[in-house]
Amino acid sequence: MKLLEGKTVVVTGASTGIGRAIAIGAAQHGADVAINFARDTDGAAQCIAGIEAAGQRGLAIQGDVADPATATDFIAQAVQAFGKVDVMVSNAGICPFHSFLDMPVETFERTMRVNLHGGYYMCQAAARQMVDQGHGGSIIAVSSISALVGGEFQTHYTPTKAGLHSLMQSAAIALGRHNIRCNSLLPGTILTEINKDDLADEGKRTYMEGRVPLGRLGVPEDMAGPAVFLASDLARYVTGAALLVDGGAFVNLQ
Ligand SMILES: NC(=O)C1=CN([C@@H]2O[C@H](COP(=O)(O)OP(=O)(O)OC[C@H]3O[C@@H](n4cnc5c(N)ncnc54)[C@H](O)[C@@H]3O)[C@@H](O)[C@H]2O)C=CC1
Ligand SMILES: C[C@H](O)[C@@H]1OC(=O)[C@H](O)[C@@H]1O
Repeated sequence: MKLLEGKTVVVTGASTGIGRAIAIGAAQHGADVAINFARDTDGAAQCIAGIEAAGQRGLAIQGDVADPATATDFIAQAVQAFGKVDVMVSNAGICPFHSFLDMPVETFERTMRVNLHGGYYMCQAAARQMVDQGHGGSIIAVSSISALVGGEFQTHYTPTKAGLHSLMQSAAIALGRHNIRCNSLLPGTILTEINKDDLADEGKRTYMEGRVPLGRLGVPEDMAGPAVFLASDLARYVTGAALLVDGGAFVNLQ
């Protein structure tokens, strides 16, 4: 059964990783998909090829999510191509691992601007479009298990992920009257570019794997089903919620 037939889905940061898997997963469920990407034109083209292989229309728009103008441009171009926006997946993010006491101001501020400010602008631009359309919608912020727990080298990053979930909670209230649902997706440790260097340390990778009751780290495709669910009418009464998709890592104290 296809869950997103006739819908237009927009995904940020979709040239790689989780964003790309969600974009292609949405297309496999019948959606046309517009993607935002930062610089990786080859990756964006591969994502569009995946969308088209699923028999759907794809559109790639380049832009830095930290710039508010990127959000309005992205939504305008998606509407021009597909006529409407039904689902926003705000996924773009960075995690430049760094210790706390000597965190460079630029690293802290860039992480805030990309992850939290960028998510805010994108979700707001999509919400404005959905309100104008008048038939509801679904907004999904890719937050993280890191919204719930800390990381020694992620003091600049984890607050952005907690902030995104908080944004979804407040936006769920602000937009409920428009039947626009707002939820966050909380991935655990998923093997992507963002943590390639960190997990190149064999000891760290083995430790992280050992924390997961399901016995393996995640792959980007593990995020597609949960995102499609939140995007779809199956989740029509789900708003302000957080969906943790971590193989059970969070509950594994001992
Ligand atoms: N991989 C993991 O273990 C986890 C990842 N996440 C989140 O998932 C999201 C996707 O990350 P991954 O797929 O893992 O890594 P990734 O590095 O493959 O994907 C991040 C994407 O965001 C894009 N991006 C970065 N800065 C951007 C900007 N200024 N404007 C537009 N696009 C930009 C990148 O080009 C890339 O395509 C991120 O928000 C990340 O924080 C959350 C929990 C766990
Ligand atoms: C980049 C990290 O490996 C990844 O990001 C998250 O949000 C997860 O909690 C992991 O720490």
